[in-house]
Parts: sequence; structure tokens; C-alpha cells
Amino acid sequence: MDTANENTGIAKRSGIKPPSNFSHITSPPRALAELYDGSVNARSAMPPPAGTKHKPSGCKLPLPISSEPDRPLTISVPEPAFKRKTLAEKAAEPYNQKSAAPPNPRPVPSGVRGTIARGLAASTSRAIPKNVSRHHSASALSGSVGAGPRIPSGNTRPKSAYGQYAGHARSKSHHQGMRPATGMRQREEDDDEQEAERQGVQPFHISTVPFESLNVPKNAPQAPKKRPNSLNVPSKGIFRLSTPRSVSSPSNLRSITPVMEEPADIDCEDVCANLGALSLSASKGDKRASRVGRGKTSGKEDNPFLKPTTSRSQIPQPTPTPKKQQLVFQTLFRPPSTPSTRVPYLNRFTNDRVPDFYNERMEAMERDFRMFKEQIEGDVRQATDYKESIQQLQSRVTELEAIRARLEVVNKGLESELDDTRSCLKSVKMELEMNQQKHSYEADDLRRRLRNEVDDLETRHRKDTDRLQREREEAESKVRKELESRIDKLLKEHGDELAELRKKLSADSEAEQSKRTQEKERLETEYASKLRAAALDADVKQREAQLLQGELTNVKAELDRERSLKAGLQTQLTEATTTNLALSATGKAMKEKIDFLESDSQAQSQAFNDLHRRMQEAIEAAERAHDKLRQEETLRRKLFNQVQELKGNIRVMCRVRPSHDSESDPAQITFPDNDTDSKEVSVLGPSKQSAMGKDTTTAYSYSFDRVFGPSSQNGEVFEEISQLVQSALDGYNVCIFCYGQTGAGKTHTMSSVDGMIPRATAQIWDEAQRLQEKGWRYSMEGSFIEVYNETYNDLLGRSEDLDKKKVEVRHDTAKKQTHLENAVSVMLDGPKRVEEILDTASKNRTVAATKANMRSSRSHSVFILKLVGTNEITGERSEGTLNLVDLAGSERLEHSKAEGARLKETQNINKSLSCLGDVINALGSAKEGAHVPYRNSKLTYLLQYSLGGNSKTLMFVMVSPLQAHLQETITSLKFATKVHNTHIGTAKKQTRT
Ligand SMILES: Nc1ncnc2c1ncn2[C@@H]1O[C@H](COP(=O)(O)OP(=O)(O)OP(=O)(O)O)[C@@H](O)[C@H]1O
Repeated sequence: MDTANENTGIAKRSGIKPPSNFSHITSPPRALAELYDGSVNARSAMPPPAGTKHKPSGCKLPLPISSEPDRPLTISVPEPAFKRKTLAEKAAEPYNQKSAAPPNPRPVPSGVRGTIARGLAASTSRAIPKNVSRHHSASALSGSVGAGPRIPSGNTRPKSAYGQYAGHARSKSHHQGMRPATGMRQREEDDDEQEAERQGVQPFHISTVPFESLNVPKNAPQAPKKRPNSLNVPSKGIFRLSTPRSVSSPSNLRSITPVMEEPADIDCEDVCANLGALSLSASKGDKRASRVGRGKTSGKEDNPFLKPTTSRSQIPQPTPTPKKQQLVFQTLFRPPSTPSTRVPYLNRFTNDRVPDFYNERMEAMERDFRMFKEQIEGDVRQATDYKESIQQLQSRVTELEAIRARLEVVNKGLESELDDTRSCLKSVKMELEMNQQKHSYEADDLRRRLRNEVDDLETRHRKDTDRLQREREEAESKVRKELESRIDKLLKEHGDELAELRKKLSADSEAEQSKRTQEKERLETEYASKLRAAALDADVKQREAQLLQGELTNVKAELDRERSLKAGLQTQLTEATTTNLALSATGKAMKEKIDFLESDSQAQSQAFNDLHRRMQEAIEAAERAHDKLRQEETLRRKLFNQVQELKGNIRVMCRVRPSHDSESDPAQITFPDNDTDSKEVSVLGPSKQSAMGKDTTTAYSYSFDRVFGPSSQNGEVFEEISQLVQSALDGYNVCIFCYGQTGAGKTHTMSSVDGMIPRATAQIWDEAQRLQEKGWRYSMEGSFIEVYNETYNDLLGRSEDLDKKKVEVRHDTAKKQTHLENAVSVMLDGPKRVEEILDTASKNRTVAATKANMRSSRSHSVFILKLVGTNEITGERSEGTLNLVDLAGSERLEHSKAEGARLKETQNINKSLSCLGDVINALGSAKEGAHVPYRNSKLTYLLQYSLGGNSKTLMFVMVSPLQAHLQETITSLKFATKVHNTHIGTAKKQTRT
């Protein structure tokens, strides 16, 4: 293996490549190896630094190494794992093997030769005889360097440039050396050297390393100034380095510095002088170099420790700078000793041959001293390392504390941020809740508005339909009457006129005829008399003619006169004939007039026929309108149901009864929207004492589908529920029940004379009658059941059968109908029958009340009206049930302070009311087909098909106006609110076609 490889090994250890201007020192001279035995070699056993960080391997503490460039690198030097040989031991090796040493070419005096040989052998391991195996030398070196790079065991001697340079530097140092040595010492050294050469022992290599060429960073820690002084090393000069390992990098150099602190009390000059084997001389550098070169050529090529230096011309010359301070190390072959003890001894030893035991004794002492020194050096190094480590740790702690402070600040900031975020989240949550509440209010408002609108629409539609029908009917009858009266009038007028005309005509014609006949008769009589007179006259005349022929003339004259008279008479006759003709014409005209009059009557009858036809058309239109009305009735029912669905299949209304004259201390119950919607009721709660001792009262507001104040009447209440009653007629199961504490007005609302039951049955009766014209025929069957202490009683049965006759409730699950066994059902064939039913029920309850005090308050009563309708025209059939329930008082057990039978009653009431609440709750929350606990109480079991999906439910929550009942009032209103918030599925009409 060559030197280059060895150098590579070193570079790996340090982790730092040699600087470029130091690259020519690629191989450390063997002589330098010794210097590193105690310091550098041990350090070289450290693992190489990772990157720029330098971690001291010898220190057990995990010290963080600062990577800051201005911080000094901390290097700790561990205790070498191996036991380093002392110089004496090393020296003993060649000494003991002296026989194996090459023969000295020159004769040397035995005393001097032995002294020099021993001295050299004791001083250095370089004094290895030629015939010592390379392996042996390598072992010795490895023993000295510990875990450091192994000395190559190649057969050829490494020819590193550094070695050459070392040789050259050494020779140069001879020129520049300013060593203050005495002449005697100089002489002694020269002599010793010469003697050593003669003995065949390689003198020590001199390595000269310019300080600048080491490329030490300026900020690298420098050795204390006192150290060179204590070493007594001049600032200029060349010193010998005994170590084969060169200072190959600045890091190495820095590591050396602390190590060199310890031997500060070593006097180099004294040591050198005492050894006498070597000396420094500025003037003898070249000569020594040549001597060393000669030494090399004198058969020592195979010994790496005896590597000869080359001539100056062969090695690169570093630029000499007068100002450059050269760092010089002198190898200490021996442990230092005080001049007082060592110098006389050595002087004496040099001059006189001393016995071997002295030498041995001396060697032992040296060995001990060396060990002691190494130990101290190690301890000091360790202490230094620890100090540095502590400093680093402290700085690290400071850093960490600063980081911790920073983190605490950050943490505080984060905590405050977290608080902010939490408060923000809280406000967002509150906002969300407010929005939800607002939305629910808005949704309720919208729903309410929609319901109102639908109600309005429906009312308007109904009113419009009624009005139209009325108007149509009125118009029809009016037109008919008008037409009939007009026709009658016309006919009468015509008849009268005709009769009058006929009468007049006949009278006129008769008068005219009689007149004419009389005239004719008069004229005929007159003409006949005249004719007779004329004939008499003619006879007379003829006689007279005869007689008077003469007279004829006379007569002729007379005749003429007569003729003229005749003409006159004829004229008169013509005139009479003309008059007769005129009369005939008048009669004819009269006759024509009569005819005309007769023809006018036909036109009138034609007009009458037209009118009749129009009347028929109007009647047909009315028929069509009736058909349309029937269709609209069906549509109305459908729309009505949709309206009911929109209103919700469970509706809750509240009624506050008025306070009686005997009652005082009313509760503060207000109706905020009484003027508008009448859907809210506000109750001022009981006063409570706050923590501050103040009396505070809370106002509780509840909203329902409708709220009736104390002034409301049963008629007003019924108007709101009449639509549900109508639904029962249309084929729905309807359940209306009154809930509230005793005395809150349940019975008054439900069963009083003008209560819901009589009103409902009356409306049903009226409506059934009205629907008859639309083809509907209804059968109505009523029952009245009491649920007392979880048993059914028939309130329409005989009073003596109460609590004895067992009434059974059977359900037809297929038809979803309820049948009552052993219960009387009364056919409602008129409104009066309802009164009878109510009377019977009331009587029975009164009888029962004698058995159990206040029984009416302690039992539920259910009026069941079954309505079955059929339409012959459309073929439809509807089956609906109207259940009107007056519940028992809802006061709480602890409040009623009941005992004994009352306690049982109260428990049963509470149970059934609680079950009713459960059923409503289950209907509101459960999915279709899910279990609803109807069977948990007799009441809910009885109303199974009237509560739930197939029914429409309305609950009246009755409220007492008294302050004493305030707590019960609030409880009732809460329960009602819960029911109001329940949505029951869509109701289904029970109709068949
Ligand atoms: N709206 C009202 N107008 C006038 N008087 C009323 C009204 N409501 C109730 N009353 C009267 O209050 C009294 C108690 O009413 P009612 O008997 O109806 O109460 P209730 O709740 O049915 O009690 P119970 O549970 O004992 O049957 C009766 O005298 C009744 O006439």
C-alpha cells in the first residue's frame, strides 16, 4: 500500500480534505507519527464529522455542535483504547534487537555507540534495525496510533510528497533556525547525530510546516500565547516533528492546540540538549537533509519509519515569507524532567558509561512519568472537553429557553386566538339558533297565512257559489213569473178587446141592419105607397086621362111631373142604395176589423209559444246548472279536505272561560293578537324570588290554531269546528276533545245546550238534508260512552246498568272501524233526537255522580256519531265517525292531594291522559306502520281509529282564568303546545264507489 492510500485514510478520519495549497503534503512523514500518538491519533479514532457539524466522539455527552462558522470547533479526545507504548518500550525494541540491526559501516566506540544506540532506541521507534520485519514496525505504529489509520504494509516505501517536503523543510529549517542553543550542545548534537548515523540509526525527521500553509482559519482558536513561551519555542525557526502524521488540515491543527497546553512546562531545549541526539541548527539543515538522504540510501528503504528525506530540489518549496510564523513542533522523546535532575544525570550519562540497572531504572521512571503525563494530559483534555461541552450545553439551554419563551408567547397568542374562535363559534351558534327560531316563526306565520288564505278562498268560493245559485234561481223564477204574467195579461187584454170588438161589431151591424132595414122598409113602404098612390093616381089619371085625356095633356104634364118625381124618387132610391152600399161596406170593414182582431190574437199566441220555448230552455239550463253544482260539490269536498290537511290533521285551540261573579283574583291572561289572528295567549307566570331577593314574573306565550277569549260564545267556537264536522259527513273520522283542569269549561263547551255536540249534530242533520237534493242519503247513529276508572259505561243505556253492564270495544282492523258491544246506539232521525240523547246521557251521569262524587269531572265521556252516506246518483258511499270527547280534569296528583278512591280515579285519569299524550307523540314521531300505544289505556283504545293517520283531530285546551289555577293552566298549555307541534299523517276518506 502506498502513502497516498494512507493519506486517504487520514482524510476520511478527519472528514476534511486538505486545503489546496496543502495538497502537496499528501503523505505525512513517518517522523510526525509520534506527535500524534498521544493526541491526534486518539482523536483520529473519532468518527468523521458529519457535514459541517463536528461531534466529539470521545465525549459521552450528546453535545450538539454548533454549525456556526465563527464558533470554535470542539474536539474532545477520548482516552485511547490501546495502551500506548512508552518511549522507553519503543526504544527497547530496537535496543533489544540490536543484534538484528544492520551492521554499522563505521567503527564506533562501543561506549558511545551503545549510548547513542540506546538513547536513540529509547527515544524513538524510528531506530528500527533494518532487519526488523515490516510487519513488526507496522504493529508498533498501530499500537501507538490506536484506532487510527493503519500504516500501510506494502513492501515499497511510500514516497509521499509530504515526506519529501518534510525533508526539505527540515533542511530549510537549518538555514532559518534561530535556536538559542549553546555551542556545547550544538556540538554534542552534531556528534550524536553523526554517531547515530554511524550506528545506522535514522535520526529524527524534521518536518517544517509553515503556519500559513496550514490554512488555519483566522477565527480558529489559537493556542494560548504563553504556550510557545512555556515551551520556549521561538517565534521563528524550524522544529523537529517526531510524529509521522502531518498536520494535514486546519481541524487537525486546532485539535493539537489544546493538547499542547499541557506540556507547557516542558523545556524543549533542555530535553533536546539532554538527549543530545538531535539538535536544531539553522545552519545545518541542508547537511542534515543530505545526511538523512544518505541514511535513506544506506539500505533502509524497506523501513517506513526510516524514510529518507529528499533533496530540496525534489520537493515543492513553500513561499518563504519573513513575516510568516512557522509552527514548529519538537518531538519529545523523553519525558521532561527538571533540569536539575536530568541534566546532571544525562551529562554524566553522556560522559560516563553507567551500569544497565541505571538505565533500566531510568526507563522505568520515564515510563511512569510518561504514563502519569499522559493521564494528566487526558484528564486535562477531558476537562477541557467537558468545559466546552458545558458551555455548549449552557448556550444550548439558553437557546432552548429563548425558544421556550418564544413558544410560550406563541402559545399565549394561540390560546387567545382559541378563545376568540370559541367566542366566535358561540356567537355563530347563537345566531344560528336565532335564525332557526326565526325561520320556524316565519314558517308558522306562512302556514297560518296560508290557512287563512285558504279559509278565505273557501269561504269566498262557497259564498260565490251560493250567491250564483240564488241569483240564478231568482232570475229563473223572475223571468218565468214575468213571462207568465205578461202572457196572461196579453191574453186577457186580447180577449177583452176581442169581445169588445165583437160586441161592438155585432151591435153596430145590428143597428145598421135594423136601421137599413127600417129605412128599406120605410123606403119600400114609401115606394109602395107611392107606387100605389101613383097607380091610383095613374088610374085616376087614366080615368082622368080618359076623362081627362084632355086631361091627358094635363096628365101628361102631370106625368112628366110624375116622371120627374120618379126620377127624383129614383135618385133617392139610388141614394138609399148607395147608403145601403156604404153601410154594407162599413159592415164589411167592421167584419174585416173583427177578422184583423182575430188574426192579432194568433200572433200573441205565437209570442206565448216563443216564451214557453224560452222557458223550457231556461229550465234545461237550470238542470245543467244543477248537474254542475253536483260536480262542484264533489270538488268542494275534495278541496275542503285539502284545506283541512293544510290546516293540519291535529289542530289545537285554546279557550279561556270567563270568571264567575263569585270568583276573584284572576290570573293575568292576555290575548296579544285578539284584534287580528287570535292565535296567541300570554300568561303571566307565578312570581319567583331572584337571587337578589327581587320578585320576578315571567310571561309565557303560547300560540295555537285559534284562541278564544272569555267573551267568546259557543256559536263562535262552533264556527271554527264546523268544517271538521263537515269532514265527518264527507267520510272522515273526526275526533274533537276538550282537555283541561276541572272547572275550566270542558262540559260547557262540549255538552251544554248550545255546546259542540248539539251544534254538530244539528249541522250534520241540516247538511244531510241539503245533500239530499244532490243525491246523498245519510244514516246517523249515535252512542255515548263513559270511560271511568279504565272501564267503559254506556251513558245511553239504563242508569241501573251503569258500572254493571260490560261494554266491549271491538275493532275491525280491515275496515278500520270500531264496534261497541252492549252499548245502545240511537238512530238520529231528526235534530230532536240529539237532545234526547244528551238528556239521557246527562241523567245517567247525574245518577252515577251520586255513586262517585264529581264523577263527571273524574271520567271521560265520548259521544260517537257514525255517519254513513250513499249517493244514488253518483254511486258514492262515505263512512265517517264524529267523536266528541269531554276529558276528565287534568289536575296533577300532588296538586289534587287525592286519597283513596279519588287517588285511584286521579291515577287512572293521569294514566289515560298520559297515554293520550303518548299516542299523539307516537303519531307525530313514528313512521307509517310503526307501533302506536293505543292499547295502553281504554280511552286511546276506544279512539284508535279516530286518532292517527285516518282521522282529523282537534283539541280544545280549556283554561281557567283564576290565579289559583295558574300552575295547572301553564301545565295544560304546555301539553297543548306539545300536541300542537305534532304532525299527524294525512287523513284518508272512507268512501266507496
Ligand atoms: N265559556 C263559558 N262561559 C260561561 N260560563 C262558563 C264557560 N265555561 C265554563 N263556564 C261555567 O263554568 C263552570 C264550570 O264549567 P264546566 O263544568 O264546563 O267545567 P269542566 O271543565 O267541564 O269541569 P269538569 O271537569 O268538572 O266537568 C260551569 O258553571 C260553566 O257554566
